[in-house]
Amino acid sequence: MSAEPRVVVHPDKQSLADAAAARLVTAIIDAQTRRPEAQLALTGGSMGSAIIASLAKVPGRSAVDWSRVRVWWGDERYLPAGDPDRNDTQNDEAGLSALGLDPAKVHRVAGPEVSENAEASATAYAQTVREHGQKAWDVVLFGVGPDGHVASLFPHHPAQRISDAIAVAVHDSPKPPPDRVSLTFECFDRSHEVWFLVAGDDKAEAVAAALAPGTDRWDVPAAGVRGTDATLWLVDADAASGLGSPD
Ligand SMILES: O=C(O)[C@H](O)[C@@H](O)[C@H](O)[C@H](O)COP(=O)(O)O
Repeated sequence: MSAEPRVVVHPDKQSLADAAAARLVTAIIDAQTRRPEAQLALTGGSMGSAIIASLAKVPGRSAVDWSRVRVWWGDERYLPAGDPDRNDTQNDEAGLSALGLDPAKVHRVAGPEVSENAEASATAYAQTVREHGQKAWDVVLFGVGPDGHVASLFPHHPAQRISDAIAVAVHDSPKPPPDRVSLTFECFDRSHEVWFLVAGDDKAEAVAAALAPGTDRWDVPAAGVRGTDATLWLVDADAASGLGSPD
């Protein structure tokens, strides 16, 4: 069962990041009343870091037991640890490391200094998910590209079609760098809540396409992921400009 998408429009990118961060604090607190650990999958891109920077300012964040939050990445660039172009490096710089997480519960995708190739890195990450990911993500965060990609699942890219796998190596990514590791649609489908964080008029077409009835995820990957409990499109006014007015 998947939850119908719900759109929440915010005035601008900063209010989107701030409101989404407050919403995330509440979601984590709620998840921790249901399970020992909250399972959170982060995203790269500007919104992925913007929400983390805002998290550090949420007054209620101290109500979260951060030692019981397990953090993953929906995708990662296949680059050495600490590389400035890695999603986790950018998220760290945005404030992730200051939240009080247990480093042993922050699962970073292995880079070339550890795994011989992206395939081996994807296999290792999938194994870690099996060991510690429980059965479902409480919240998966996605940025959305102008082409409608999410994580490192791009339009018409064969990586979309990998099934029976939790993570996949992605090569020839249209968004640099070319080599990445991404969780799969099959893995993302095990999410209680899926949140798309989208700002900017350059995303308006992708947002409208992803929300249009009948859009195939092969063409617009963002159309292909829904949470079992909630599917939220948290957007700013510019990114929503391609949507009709709410009836
Ligand atoms: O590794 C990546 O590049 C990201 O995971 C990617 O999926 C990103 O979230 C989108 O490209 C949106 O990025 P922006 O929010 O910066 O537009």
